[in-house]
Amino acid sequence: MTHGTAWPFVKMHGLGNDFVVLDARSRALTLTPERIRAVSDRRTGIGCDQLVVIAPPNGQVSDATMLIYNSDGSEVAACGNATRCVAWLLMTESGAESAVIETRAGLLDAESRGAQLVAVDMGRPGLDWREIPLAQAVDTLHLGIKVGALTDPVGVSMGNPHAVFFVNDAEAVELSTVGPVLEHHALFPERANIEVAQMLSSPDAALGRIRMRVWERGTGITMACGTGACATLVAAARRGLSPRKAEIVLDGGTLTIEWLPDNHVLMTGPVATSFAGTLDPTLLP
Ligand SMILES: N[C@H](CCC[C@H](N)C(=O)O)C(=O)O
Repeated sequence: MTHGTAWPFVKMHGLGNDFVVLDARSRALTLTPERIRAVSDRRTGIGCDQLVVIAPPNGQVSDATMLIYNSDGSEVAACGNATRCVAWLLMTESGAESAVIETRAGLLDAESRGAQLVAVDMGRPGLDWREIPLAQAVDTLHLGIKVGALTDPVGVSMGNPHAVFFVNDAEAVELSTVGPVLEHHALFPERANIEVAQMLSSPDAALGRIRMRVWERGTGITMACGTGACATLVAAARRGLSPRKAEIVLDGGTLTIEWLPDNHVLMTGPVATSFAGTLDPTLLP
């Protein structure tokens, strides 16, 4: 087996949702689902929720392209926490206060908001059943499915599919039991990220506050989910439960999400670097 030079990586996280970040802007990278799972494995690999690849920009409109892979090996179009981390790496490199990142879900604009705090315009939410996507034409404000005690979620796409369930006590939900069942529900032809949300503020509050836990598609329970926080705010505002700006309280900390008048969703939150290293070539040749 040819042994190329080992791949350097940076381990980062956004509120505990963690990533192995590879820079493939000047070196070709061949990923397979098996290799992604090997790197992501917390027992035998580096361990992460998602593997994130920085690739060359496509044309002149972005600073870089970001590719995102869940720990099960599936490629996905959006990851809010990783977008903040990659934006922070690019801004640190360039010295700029902003960065434009191309993703499968489109171009995302990021701005520094101070020390290791980044704001990302996550674009417009997808509210039509075809955008989520769903297997049939249903009202996305009331998806009409029920698993265990969870019922009647809101469907939202942030470039990836989300089903947001409102509950009285988010801590009481057996997410590891109902999460995988809902992730693979027949209504979600591309599976779905599953959020349980508990309102901590009243509908007329100037700033909403929502406790949210998440079962992520292709990954399982994570400490935080940026696109899930965006989907939760949009769902709560559509249901009349929250103003269009709220603090989303996740296991790993708080994200501030605002659904702007131009229909874009702005996510603001921290980034952190854990460590850097090189991958064992048996994980990724
Ligand atoms: N599991 C997600 C991708 C990662 C999203 C999450 N880590 C975030 O911060 O948005 C999906 O399959 O769509």
